[in-house]
Amino acid sequence: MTQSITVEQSRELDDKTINKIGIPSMVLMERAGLKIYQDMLDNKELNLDNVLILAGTGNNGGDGLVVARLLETHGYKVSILTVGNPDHASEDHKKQARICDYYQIPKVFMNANFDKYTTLVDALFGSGLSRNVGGDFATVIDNANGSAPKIHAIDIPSGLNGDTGEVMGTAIKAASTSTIAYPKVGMLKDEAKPYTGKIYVDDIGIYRGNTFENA
Ligand SMILES: NC(=O)C1=CN([C@@H]2O[C@H](COP(=O)(O)OP(=O)(O)OC[C@H]3O[C@@H](n4cnc5c(N)ncnc54)[C@H](O)[C@@H]3O)[C@@H](O)[C@H]2O)[C@@H](O)CC1
Ligand SMILES: [K+]
Repeated sequence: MTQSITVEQSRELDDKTINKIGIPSMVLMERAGLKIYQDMLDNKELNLDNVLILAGTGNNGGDGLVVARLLETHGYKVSILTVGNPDHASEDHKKQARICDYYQIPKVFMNANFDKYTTLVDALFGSGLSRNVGGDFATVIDNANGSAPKIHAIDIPSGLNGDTGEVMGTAIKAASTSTIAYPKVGMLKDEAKPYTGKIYVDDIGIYRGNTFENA
């Protein structure tokens, strides 16, 4: 059976890796982005000719911005739609956004037509999702699900409850998901399958404790 962890365990392992062991969070984000990019290349069902990154303003969005930069520097066409207030973005997200600005990766806005892209990357929410999805986030998720391109999700399909597999208002229906360190328990439930699609599990150097209570 695949080992899975709760969202809280995932956040505890991230915290221990960064704050106790001392691996910088930007290093983990870089490793996450590189693995996710490689998963996307491996998934031959994804057409990477014209990719749109749907980025929230947290670290899940930061992972998405790393993927944007890697696509850009390897010659793929890529654009970014940031949802939420960039002034309130996490520190690592802001650093990644500055790097994307250096590379002049095009930005698009809420009126973007998703049908003109070949793949969407869902980097709206990961382990930070804490309430039902509404507003612009729900609009973007529903537009993404209703559009032609396949969706590759980062860590957890946005809007899916990582512990229960329930939909919190609305949720991304991904063709594939790159989950960080371990799948989250809710993602392995039968009802979550239409949302996660094929799951890639990415080892990025997060602490792998055997007994989580001692982690
Ligand atoms: N620093 C770390 O520990 C690492 C984090 N990683 C990535 O970072 C993710 C977690 O990042 P964050 O903790 O920044 O959280 P998220 O990026 O998942 O969420 C961002 C923020 O959205 C807000 N939010 C929650 N529910 C909402 C809702 N329904 N509507 C609107 N806003 C809502 C919350 O304030 C939350 O902090 C992981 O899933 C993973 O993708 C990876 O880069 C690996 C290392
Ligand atoms: K996501």
